Amino acid sequence: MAETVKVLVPEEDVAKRIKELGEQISKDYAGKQVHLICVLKGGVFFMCELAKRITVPVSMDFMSVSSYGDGTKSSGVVKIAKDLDETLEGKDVLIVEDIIDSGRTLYYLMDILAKRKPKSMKLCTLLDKPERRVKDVKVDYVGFNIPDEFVVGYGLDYAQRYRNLPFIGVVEGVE
Ligand SMILES: O=P(O)(O)OC[C@H]1O[C@H](OP(=O)(O)OP(=O)(O)O)[C@H](O)[C@@H]1O
Ligand code: HPA
Ligand SMILES: [Mg+2]
Repeated sequence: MAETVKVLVPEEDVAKRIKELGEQISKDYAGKQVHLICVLKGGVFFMCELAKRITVPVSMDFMSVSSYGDGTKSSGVVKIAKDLDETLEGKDVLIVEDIIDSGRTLYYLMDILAKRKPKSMKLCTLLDKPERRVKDVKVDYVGFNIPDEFVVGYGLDYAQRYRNLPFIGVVEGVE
């Protein structure tokens, strides 16, 4: 069977939900500056769209953590491939992720970042797959809860492809 992508969350629904999240975050951080941390590579599309919908002052930094390699299963080994440029001390940090799946990546990452003494630290994810959780992670903002399927698009890849799809999809026809 040829590899195809079935739409799970259409582009319009993603855009609408990101706008709502931006409004909620703007209310919750009223009078503050929010320091967005993008978890590369997957978080980059969501972070750009979310940042445009936040009306309080925003600063941004980027880091890259990898545990999936090119497959569909987490190796359980989380590596920092690129660290943040700036310190977190005294900042109101909001980590922006594409997906929380097993929870391993964020469990590990939040533990490291908490040691850098942010004033506050919250987590915002576009997608959450609660059924797959292995490590307990507190998620403050969720775009969509999704079923246990391997998804692509809006930053999410399968073997590094499909990140650029403007919707969330499920790849069919792969083993
Ligand atoms: O909850 P988990 O099971 O840990 O999975 C979630 C993480 O896995 C993916 O990243 P990946 O390591 O594939 O790197 P990428 O963002 O560069 O694709 C995704 O972007 C999350 O960061
Ligand atoms: O469902 C997924 N798709 C792509 N990358 C991922 N990383 C964790 N879960 C997923
Ligand atoms: Mg990935």
